Amino acid sequence: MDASEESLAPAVQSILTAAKQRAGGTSRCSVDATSFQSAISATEAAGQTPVIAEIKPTSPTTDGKRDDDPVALASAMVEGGATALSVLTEPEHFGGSVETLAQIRNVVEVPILRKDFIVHESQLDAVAADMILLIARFLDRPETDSLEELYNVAQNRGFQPLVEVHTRDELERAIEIGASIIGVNNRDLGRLAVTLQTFEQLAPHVPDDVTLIAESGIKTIEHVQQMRAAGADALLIGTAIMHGDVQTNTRRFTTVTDTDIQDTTTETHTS
Ligand SMILES: O=C(O)c1ccccc1NCC(=O)[C@H](O)[C@H](O)COP(=O)(O)O
Repeated sequence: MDASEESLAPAVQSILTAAKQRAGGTSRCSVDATSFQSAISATEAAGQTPVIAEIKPTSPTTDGKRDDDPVALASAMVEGGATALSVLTEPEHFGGSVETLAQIRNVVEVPILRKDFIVHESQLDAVAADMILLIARFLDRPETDSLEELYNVAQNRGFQPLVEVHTRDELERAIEIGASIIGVNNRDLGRLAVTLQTFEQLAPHVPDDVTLIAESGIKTIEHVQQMRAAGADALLIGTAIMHGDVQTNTRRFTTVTDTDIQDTTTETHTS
């Protein structure tokens, strides 16, 4: 463990340690990606709210595990109007797999984000995905690649990298390397606490030409309205969609309108 990892929650330390050791694929992977920005434009043109619905069988902050067929869940989310899907491929802490992502990508047409803790270029070879997550906090550390190099390599291979940030410093790093898709994670990976204020505080510092995503802690229609009012081009929603009927849950969020913001109060919770 390096000194900076001491500030991480034990579950996150364990995720990062596993990520550093995880092998990549056996042959070089490059992709012909479905455009995320075009998918957002199509959703907006249809008068709907762009939602990245997440297939998240379990997580360190979730009780139990959802075992139903992830391909069926993915299709139901698309039926519910999802603009894109986020598929957890981390096996040990989130119950995901790269095989599942490949199966889902074969049957749906929306862009697929590979949600994982990618810290080495070789891990890009594990599976083709339209988008990959690069978490600023986990890169430029001992035993991990540089954010800038990994971003450039991923782009050159055809992936659309989503650079995830949680602090102003991480945001500045993402802007410096020219990231065109940035996600602000409302979940602090140090304490695992969630507050939607994180997005509200960072969004004004994001250039207009960046596609901006609000991630984590979005559970209600009011939260969607709050994040849209603060500048989110799209919302990444996992837990609130995975609990119950995923098609109905997705539909509830994709049909939110930006008007009538009823509750802009912020809340802090761990979940
Ligand atoms: O969700 C967790 O418990 C978690 C724990 C440790 C590291 C990352 C974690 N989540 C990753 C995510 O970014 C979320 O899955 C995603 O943003 C969706 O969040 P939510 O809608 O709150 O499930």
